[in-house]
Amino acid sequence: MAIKLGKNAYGKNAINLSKIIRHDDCHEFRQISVNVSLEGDFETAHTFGDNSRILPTDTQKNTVYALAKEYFTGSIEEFGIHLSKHFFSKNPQVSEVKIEIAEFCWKRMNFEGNPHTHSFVNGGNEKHTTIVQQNADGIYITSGIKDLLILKTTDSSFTNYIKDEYTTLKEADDRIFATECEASWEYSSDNLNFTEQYDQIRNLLLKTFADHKSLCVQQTLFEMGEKVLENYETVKEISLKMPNKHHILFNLEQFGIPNRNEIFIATDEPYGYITGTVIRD
Ligand SMILES: O=c1[nH]c(=O)c2[nH]c(=O)[nH]c2[nH]1
Repeated sequence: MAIKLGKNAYGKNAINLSKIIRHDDCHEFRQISVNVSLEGDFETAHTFGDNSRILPTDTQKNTVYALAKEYFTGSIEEFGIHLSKHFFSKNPQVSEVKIEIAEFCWKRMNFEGNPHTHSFVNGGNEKHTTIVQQNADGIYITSGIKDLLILKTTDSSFTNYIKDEYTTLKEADDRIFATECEASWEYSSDNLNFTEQYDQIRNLLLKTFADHKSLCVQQTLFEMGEKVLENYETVKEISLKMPNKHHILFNLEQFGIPNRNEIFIATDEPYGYITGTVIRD
């Protein structure tokens, strides 16, 4: 039986990079984590230990820091495209480059309406993400959000589901809806105002979540995706992951205290996990 190498890739993960952009009157601060991954003609490295086609992952890491000085000035998508083109054009042995970037959320401090020139506060776990993939067919950009913790206190219900001998869940016509949303959408072009697109799509996702009269997480997930596709021709498809961060009504009746949908116990695990991709027909 012949044995051979299957699909493979190599690169450097978690290249943590921070940058101060120094203007005369204020500073900007950016923090990103970059993964570089290369696919290509690396069979002999695996089968013979022949490293003659290997661009070391250490060099990949150094390249990210070196190019950040001049080319990480705008969106993570533009920086990702620049990195991808660099590795692709300089390495004929590489058939596909994948650059993944996650940007942390630093917000400028603001005192009585005055933005501080050089101090920032962490805006929570939320991250703006992008994946830039380049091969002989072209360059593909998929951007998104992860670790976006969102919650609404009403306009969410869950009723009329299957009931069998193991059902204990009570129907809820007014429940808390909380999720740590992850969304990623594929752009149809590599030449867009990515910062503007991201800000607008993020806002539309939040507004749809907030305004939707939810009959289940599945319905809200679809509505959020549908709204993005309806409003942004630049988006080919969108995938969402929406874990259900349960807040369960606490039984105060056992103490003779009425619970009018006010006191809950937040549970981490187990959690419902709802995922879906919304596409154009
Ligand atoms: O929105 C929901 N979808 C489900 O599929 C589900 N299952 C469950 O127990 N609670 C919920 N909520």
